[in-house]
Amino acid sequence: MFKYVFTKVLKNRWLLIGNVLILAMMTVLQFIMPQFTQYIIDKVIPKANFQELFWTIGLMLLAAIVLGVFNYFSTYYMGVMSQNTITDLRNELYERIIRQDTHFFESSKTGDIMVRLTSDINNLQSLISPNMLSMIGSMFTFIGVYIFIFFVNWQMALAVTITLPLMFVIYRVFRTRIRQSFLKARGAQAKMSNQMQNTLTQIELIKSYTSETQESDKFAEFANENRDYTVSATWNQAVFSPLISFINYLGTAIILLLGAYFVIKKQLTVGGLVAYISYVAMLQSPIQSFTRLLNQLQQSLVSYGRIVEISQVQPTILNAPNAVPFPDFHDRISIQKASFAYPDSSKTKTTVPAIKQVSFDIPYAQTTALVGHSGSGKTTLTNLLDRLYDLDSGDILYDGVPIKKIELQSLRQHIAIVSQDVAMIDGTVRDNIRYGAPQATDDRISQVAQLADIADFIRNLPNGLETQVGERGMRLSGGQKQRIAIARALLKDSPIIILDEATAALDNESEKAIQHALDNLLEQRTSLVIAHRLSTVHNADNIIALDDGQVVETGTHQQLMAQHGYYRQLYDAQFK
Ligand SMILES: Nc1ncnc2c1ncn2[C@@H]1O[C@H](COP(=O)(O)OP(=O)(O)OP(=O)(O)O)[C@@H](O)[C@H]1O
Repeated sequence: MFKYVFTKVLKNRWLLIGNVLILAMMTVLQFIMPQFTQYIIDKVIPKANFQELFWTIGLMLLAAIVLGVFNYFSTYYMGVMSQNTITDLRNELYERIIRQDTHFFESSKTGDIMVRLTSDINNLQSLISPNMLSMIGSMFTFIGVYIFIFFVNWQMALAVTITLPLMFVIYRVFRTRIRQSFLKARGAQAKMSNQMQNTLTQIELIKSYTSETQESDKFAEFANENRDYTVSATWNQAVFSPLISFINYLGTAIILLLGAYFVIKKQLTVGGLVAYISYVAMLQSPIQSFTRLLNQLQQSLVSYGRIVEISQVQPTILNAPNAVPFPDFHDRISIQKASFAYPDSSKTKTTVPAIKQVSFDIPYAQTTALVGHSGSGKTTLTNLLDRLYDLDSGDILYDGVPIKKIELQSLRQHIAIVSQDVAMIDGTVRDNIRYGAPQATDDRISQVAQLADIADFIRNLPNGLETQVGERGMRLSGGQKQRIAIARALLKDSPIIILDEATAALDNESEKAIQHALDNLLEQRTSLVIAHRLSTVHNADNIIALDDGQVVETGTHQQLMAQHGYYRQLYDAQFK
């Protein structure tokens, strides 16, 4: 079960072996400490030998220093090992997640993936933390001390044994309750922060629909839930501590009663009794540790399961074993009887095909336009061209090479997409423009910014290319974002361009301004342009009209207008 974690731990095996050795020595030293007390009381005090007293105390202090040094090494190096292991695990999990198929992200909740990467991994971390090692160490102490006190006085050891299960049960019951209450409180905290996040991102919606009270009530509900669970945990803690103290006093009382009897009967020395009490006290912390260990194991098993669950999801969109680089493109992209239905994440209903038996060509160095009603499958087709999804049937050929035979990275490097929702990364304007070409010089960036008609805008920004955009930076308008996306695509310099409503967010003036730049961009390239505004596809070499996932018409603007069919209807609906 923990094989995966332990293979990681074994990478640091020398640290681990060193730690275990140190731990064993610490256990022995801890075991010896009460012997000094016994020796002083029984041997040194009766003889009134001060020299021996100083020597014994000196030795005891020396042992304490050695114990402290061991403790330092064990805590520090175990901490190093635990951090190495966890960092490896975290990086590996991130790497696996980022390489998953698009469908994986559409069917998982962002929050859930985040929790697996953070809290779940942290839970595993406590399994290999310095605490855990010392917990295991105290198990050794427990067994050793227990055998020893039986050996010294079995009657007293038996009396101690009566209180141990009681203590174990109390620890187990209360710790479980406390943990569960805290877990539920944490769940409520997560809901609170979700609600807070929603409020911050949807504040305009909330204000315009005057739903402040409704949202405040929701927040208060989660806050109250958090309070109730935390209060419940506090109650359990308040009862737990006095109970444990009482059991301890009970144990000490029994030992004192029996011990005094044996001392009076001369079957035990006073030093022996004092040492005995110290040994019995040493049993208490392993019981605590043991219950903690059990809880920790439970939690770690749950987290481990959740981590393994995602790490076992295999992406299906991968390089074929005999994949070839993208061909030296000069002829056409050919879509042949392509059909595709989005996978249904709930797997309860059959999925409706978004693309049905679609066939058409996108010739080299020409502009092909894709038009159709909303939901007719235009974006889906572009996702298939970039292999974000694989076709259910049919094929897409790039100069005759089937899409699945082309190396994935090479395919995507040859296609630049400017999509409807422009994604901005958290960084500067420069970072955003050169996202696909990190080596690009500022000169080159200025060139593409000029072509995308965003150069003046950037020049007037307070820090020019250095201006922060994205979540923590300044807000850009839809049109500005799109022009940055166009600059980004220009810099990528791919032979194939897909423009998905690239000009939708631009006003007429800006649209005209960048039309020239777009024309430049498209001239030497093969392009597929999706546009709702039919004025932008007038000049396309060929227009494909899609309806309900099927090609219903193809031809130039003039030809399709003359047909008085689907395209004409779309056109008239816009311009009449
Ligand atoms: N990720 C998805 N999962 C499931 N179904 C989807 C997904 N994306 C789109 N669809 C569905 O597939 C169909 C085609 O959607 P698509 O986004 O390709 O249309 P579109 O023509 O680009 O629309 P628009 O012009 O409004 O952007 C729609 O019925 C839509 O509901």
